[in-house]
Amino acid sequence: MKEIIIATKNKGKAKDFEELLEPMGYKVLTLHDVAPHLDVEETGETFEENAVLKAETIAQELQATVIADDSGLEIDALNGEPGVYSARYSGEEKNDDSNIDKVLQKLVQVPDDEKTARFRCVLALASPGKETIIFEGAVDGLITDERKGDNGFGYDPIFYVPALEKTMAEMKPSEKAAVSHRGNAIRELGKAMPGL
Ligand SMILES: O=P(O)(O)OP(=O)(O)OP(=O)(O)OC[C@H]1O[C@@H](n2cnc3c(O)ncnc32)[C@H](O)[C@@H]1O
Ligand SMILES: [Mg+2]
Repeated sequence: MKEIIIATKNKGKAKDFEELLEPMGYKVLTLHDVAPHLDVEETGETFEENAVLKAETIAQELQATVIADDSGLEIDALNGEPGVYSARYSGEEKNDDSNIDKVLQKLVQVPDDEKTARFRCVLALASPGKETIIFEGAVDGLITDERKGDNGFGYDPIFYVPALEKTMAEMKPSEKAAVSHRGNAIRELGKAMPGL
């Protein structure tokens, strides 16, 4: 099996990538496998800047081809928040539970039909000595009043996808892969780079 390095330490993301890439014949390796000591500070102001930063830093360190994912949730009623701050919305530490609490609390007064949102995913494919290539994916949804479902990670329990009538945390991994921002971005990458 071919191996592909995803420059992430997020285990939920890693599972999404396995669901998407294993059927295409790739074994997914993450930073936990190949470089647990490496950390990239996300100083960019956009998903694209942070994805490029993570991919190019790790590709350079490892002298290998890597894919980095920078992603997050944009809520219209909050002017696009949490956006690039999705992982650290409630403070410095990554805490899915307190991040969700903060979103729910900020939306208490907002009518249901105004709780439109989207997940966005930007992938950067970097290789030493080559130009970095960017792919994007998104999925539209609605923020719920309360958590539903136990699958997935991050904001999945409060992100409702009308087409499937489920939150992302109520979806099986294959269902999430079929509709998600990350799935859509990977499919773009697959189209542009067959046999990567
Ligand atoms: O940087 P890496 O190591 O990849 O891991 P991270 O969790 O810090 O990842 P990001 O910087 O891209 O932040 C993305 C955050 O957006 C949220 N997010 C992204 N994709 C998601 C998904 O598929 N489902 C739920 N939440 C998601 C979640 O809170 C993530 O922590
Ligand atoms: Mg991060």
